[in-house]
Amino acid sequence: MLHFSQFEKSYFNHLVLKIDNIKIPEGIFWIKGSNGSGKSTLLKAIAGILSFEGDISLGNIYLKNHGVSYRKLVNFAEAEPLFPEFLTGSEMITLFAEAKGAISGQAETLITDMGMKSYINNPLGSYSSGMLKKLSLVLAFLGQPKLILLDEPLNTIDVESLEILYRWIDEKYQNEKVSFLLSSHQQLDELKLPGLKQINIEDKKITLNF
Ligand SMILES: Nc1ncnc2c1ncn2[C@@H]1O[C@H](COP(=O)(O)OP(=O)(O)OP(=O)(O)O)[C@@H](O)[C@H]1O
Repeated sequence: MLHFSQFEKSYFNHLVLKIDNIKIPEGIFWIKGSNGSGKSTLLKAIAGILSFEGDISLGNIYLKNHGVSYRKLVNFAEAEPLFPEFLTGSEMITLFAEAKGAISGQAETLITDMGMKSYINNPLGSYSSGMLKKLSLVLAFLGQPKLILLDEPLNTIDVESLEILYRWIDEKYQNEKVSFLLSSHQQLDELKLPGLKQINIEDKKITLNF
């Protein structure tokens, strides 16, 4: 599904990650690594929002050569999302839904599932950190991605929302074969995510633990 070739990421000549040639199959993956090991760097590179050496492809669509098509297939929710404070939640969702080619009604279902209807028309400056996190999760599920990247998705969301998130991930994978890379410091519930596999980041390398 996802192929790294001669991938290297450095910040100011300081190497953070080096992945010579690794293929990650379809599935749901938990990316584990200590603080500063490079989990967010990896997800941002795969999302196409960070420069790096080498290339990443999804099937035969290469990030560097087919940037627009690639980014349509990969959705990303940041660990600590930042949004323009003057926009409302629904304005942000409309923007993303258009960019990602979401079908009509998709956003409404996600908003209802996450219990966001009562505040979705309020400006984002008034949202709590959990409300912003839920918005970023809704945005990551819009459109028809093949791969969804969720950086620390469990942070700040309440137990009810977490149950919904587990259901969304499981259904997307079972019904549409959408793959997931999830970074988390907290234990993910393997009963709610059947088939969950691990990828470890250590010593600037990734190891597939399956
Ligand atoms: N913009 C940046 N400029 C310079 N160095 C950076 C930058 N972003 C990350 N780094 C460095 O890259 C390394 C990996 O950082 P990254 O945020 O990817 O780690 P992480 O595994 O997500 O950490 P955490 O678990 O603490 O969130 C760290 O050594 C960090 O200091």
